[in-house]
Amino acid sequence: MTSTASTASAASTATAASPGAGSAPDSQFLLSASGLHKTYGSTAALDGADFAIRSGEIVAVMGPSGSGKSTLLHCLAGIVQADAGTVTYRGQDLTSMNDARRSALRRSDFGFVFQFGQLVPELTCLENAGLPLRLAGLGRKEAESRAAAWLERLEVEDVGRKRPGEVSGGQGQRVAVARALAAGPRVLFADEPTGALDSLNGERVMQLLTEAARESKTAVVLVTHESRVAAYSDREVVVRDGRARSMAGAL
Ligand SMILES: Nc1ncnc2c1ncn2[C@@H]1O[C@H](COP(=O)(O)OP(=O)(O)OP(=O)(O)O)[C@@H](O)[C@H]1O
Repeated sequence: MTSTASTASAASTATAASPGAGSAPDSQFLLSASGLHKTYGSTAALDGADFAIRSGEIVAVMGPSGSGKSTLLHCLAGIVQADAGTVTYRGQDLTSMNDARRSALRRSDFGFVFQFGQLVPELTCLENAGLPLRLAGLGRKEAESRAAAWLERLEVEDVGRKRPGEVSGGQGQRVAVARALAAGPRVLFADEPTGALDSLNGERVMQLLTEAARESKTAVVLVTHESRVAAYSDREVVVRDGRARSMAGAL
C-alpha cells in the first residue's frame, strides 16, 4: 500500500478519509494537516504526512521509534513549524499565523500531557493543576477550586498540597492530566502519557484520561508505541518514515 491518507477507519465509527495533500480543508474535521514535511539536518522527520481528527475523537498515533510521531504532534499543535504543508484548526491555517497568535491559540484551545509530567517543581500539585486557569486570567481562589475538582476527578485530591517531587510517578501524571484538561481544551495532545508508568498505573491513567476527554468532548491526539494504550482510542494512525497511514491502509 502506498497511500498516505491517514484516517480511514480501523474498526471504528470513523469512516471518512482525510483531506489529501493539496485539497481544501474539510470542515468536518476539527484539526487537520496535509502534506507535512519537516527536516532536521539531513533527517526527514516528516515526509508528506496527512492527519485529521474530529471534535471529541480519540486518535492514537503509533509507529516505530524515530518514525516522526512526536514531530507530527508538535506540528499539529503549532509548537514546531513544518517546512511545507498546512495545518488547519477550525478553519484557520496555523502555519500562516504569527508566533504570538499561535501561542495564544495553544493556551486557549490546546492541552498537553507529556511522558514525564513536566510539572513545575516549585508549585504544589494544586497550583500546577490550576496554572492554565491562572494564565487564562482566573483569580487564585477560583482557579484552585476548579483545579481541586479536577484533582478529585483524577483521584489525586490528597496530593494537592504536595510538590511534584513528593508524589509518585502515577500521581504526578494524573496531576498533569488534570492540569491539561482543567481549562477545557478542545484538543488534548498526549505524547506517551503513560510511557514512564508501570502497566497498572498506565491503565488507570488512560482510563481516567479518556473518560474525562469523552465527557468533555475533547479531541485527543495520543502518541504511543504501545497497543494496550492505543486500545483506548477510537482509531489508530501509523507513522512510518515520516508518513501517516491508517491502520487499514498499513496492514
Ligand atoms: N529537534 C530535533 N533535532 C534533530 N532531529 C530531530 C529533532 N526532533 C526529531 N528529530 C529526528 O526526527 C526523526 C523523528 O523524530 P520523532 O521524535 O518525531 O520520532 P518518534 O516517532 O516520536 O520517536 P520516538 O518513538 O522514539 O519518540 C528522528 O530521526 C529524530 O532523531
